[in-house]
Amino acid sequence: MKIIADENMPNAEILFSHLGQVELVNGRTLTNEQLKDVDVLLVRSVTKVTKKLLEGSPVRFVGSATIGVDHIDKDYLAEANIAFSSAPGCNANAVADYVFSGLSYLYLTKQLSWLGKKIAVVGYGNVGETVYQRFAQLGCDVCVYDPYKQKAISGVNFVSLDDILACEVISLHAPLTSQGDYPTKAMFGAAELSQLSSGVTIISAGRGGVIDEEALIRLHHERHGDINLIVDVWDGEPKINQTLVDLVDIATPHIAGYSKQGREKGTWMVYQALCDFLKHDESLMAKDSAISPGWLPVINIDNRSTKNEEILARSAHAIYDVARDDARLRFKFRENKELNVFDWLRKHYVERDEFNTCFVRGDSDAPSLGLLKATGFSI
Ligand SMILES: NC(=O)C1=CN([C@@H]2O[C@H](COP(=O)(O)OP(=O)(O)OC[C@H]3O[C@@H](n4cnc5c(N)ncnc54)[C@H](O)[C@@H]3O)[C@@H](O)[C@H]2O)C=CC1
Ligand SMILES: O=C(O)C(=O)[C@H](O)COP(=O)(O)O
Repeated sequence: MKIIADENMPNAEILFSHLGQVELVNGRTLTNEQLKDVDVLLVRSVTKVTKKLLEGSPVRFVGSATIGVDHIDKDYLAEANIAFSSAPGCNANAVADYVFSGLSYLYLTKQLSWLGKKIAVVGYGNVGETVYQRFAQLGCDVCVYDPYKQKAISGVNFVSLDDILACEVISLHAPLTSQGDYPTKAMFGAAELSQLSSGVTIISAGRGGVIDEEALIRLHHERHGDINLIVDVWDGEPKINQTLVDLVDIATPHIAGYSKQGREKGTWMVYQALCDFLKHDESLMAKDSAISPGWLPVINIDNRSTKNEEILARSAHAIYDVARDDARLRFKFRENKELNVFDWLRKHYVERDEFNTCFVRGDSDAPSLGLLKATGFSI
C-alpha cells in the first residue's frame, strides 16, 4: 500500500510506515500525477482535495490532520466512495492558548485590561467551547454566537450577532463556509464592522475570509487605530495583505493551532481512523509515544499582591509568547521578498507546548491558582 503524507505532519513516517510505504510531499503543490499509484492520501489544510486532484487515482482513504475541513470537497469524496477522516478538536487547546497569549500581550504592552470586559466568542465548536469555558471559569462576562448550536445547548450564554458586535473583545472561531443558512464568508463585512465599539479587540483565529479585510483596513483608518487586532488567519493565504499586517498588533502565519501536542494529536487521530478503515490493530503504536508530554515546566506563584491579570499574563507568556511569532513574520517578510515566507514560517515553526503541560504550584488559597487553572494550566 502506498501512502502519501504532507511533510508537515509530525510523526507521519513513524506511525504510518508499518501500514505501508510512506512518501512525504509538499502538500501545497501536490498534483494529480503524484497520486497515480497512491492508496492513502494524508493532508493538512494547504492541500485542496478536489475531483481535479483525485480523479483517476486509486486513492481510497483521505485523512486530514486538521480541525478545519474547508479544503476538502466532501461531496466529491462521498460520490467517489473515498473514505474521509479529519481530526476534530485536535488543536482546540492550542488555539485557546493563542487567544490568551494574545490578550496577555495586549495587557503587558498596552495595559489593555480584558478580565472585566464584555467578551464574545463566535462559533461554539471544539475551539469556541474551549475558549468560552475558559472565559466563563475566569468569571468573565462572556457570550457566544452560534446559530446552529443555540437551540440544542443549555447553560451557555448564546446571543445574537448584534449583541456580539457590541462587545469589547471578540474572538472568532467559526469555520469558513459559503453555503447553508448562516454562511461565514465575509460575515464580518463593512456593515457589521461599523457596529464595533470603540477600543474593541478582535482575535481572528478561525479562517481568513470570515472578515472582509478591505473593510477592516478602512475601519482602522476611520477609527484612527482605535481597534486592537490579533490576526492569525488571512484571506488568500499564503499571500497575505501587507497593509493589514502593518495595522495589526499581532500578525501570525496561521499557527494558532501549532502546539506540539495539537499537531501530534492530529496525526494520531488520522492514524487511528486509518487503522479503523483498514481493520488494523492500532495498539501496535502507543498513543503516549506519539504525543509529547511537553517540557513540564513549573510556575510557582505566591500570595503577594501582584494583580491577577498580571499573573495570568506573565504565566501565559512564560509558556507561549505570541509576540515571538509576530516578530518572526515581520522580520522574514522584510528580509526575503522572493520566498513563500508564509509557508516557510509554518514549516520551520518553533513548536510550543500547551498551557496544560505546565504545572502551577502555590498556596492553595492563592486566588490566582484558580484563575490559572481556568486558563488551561495544570494544578
Ligand atoms: N488558526 C488555526 O490554526 C486554527 C483554525 N481553526 C479553525 O477554527 C474553526 C473552528 O474550529 P472548531 O471549533 O474545532 O470547529 P467545529 O466544527 O467543532 O465548530 C465550528 C462551530 O462553528 C459554528 N458555526 C458555523 N457557522 C457559524 C456562523 N455563521 N456563526 C457562528 N457560528 C457558526 C458551528 O455551528 C460549530 O459549532 C475550524 O473550522 C477551522 O477553520 C481550527 C484549528 C486551528
Ligand atoms: O486544524 C486546523 O483547522 C488548522 O487550521 C491547522 O492548524 C492548520 O494547519 P495546517 O494544516 O495548515 O498545517
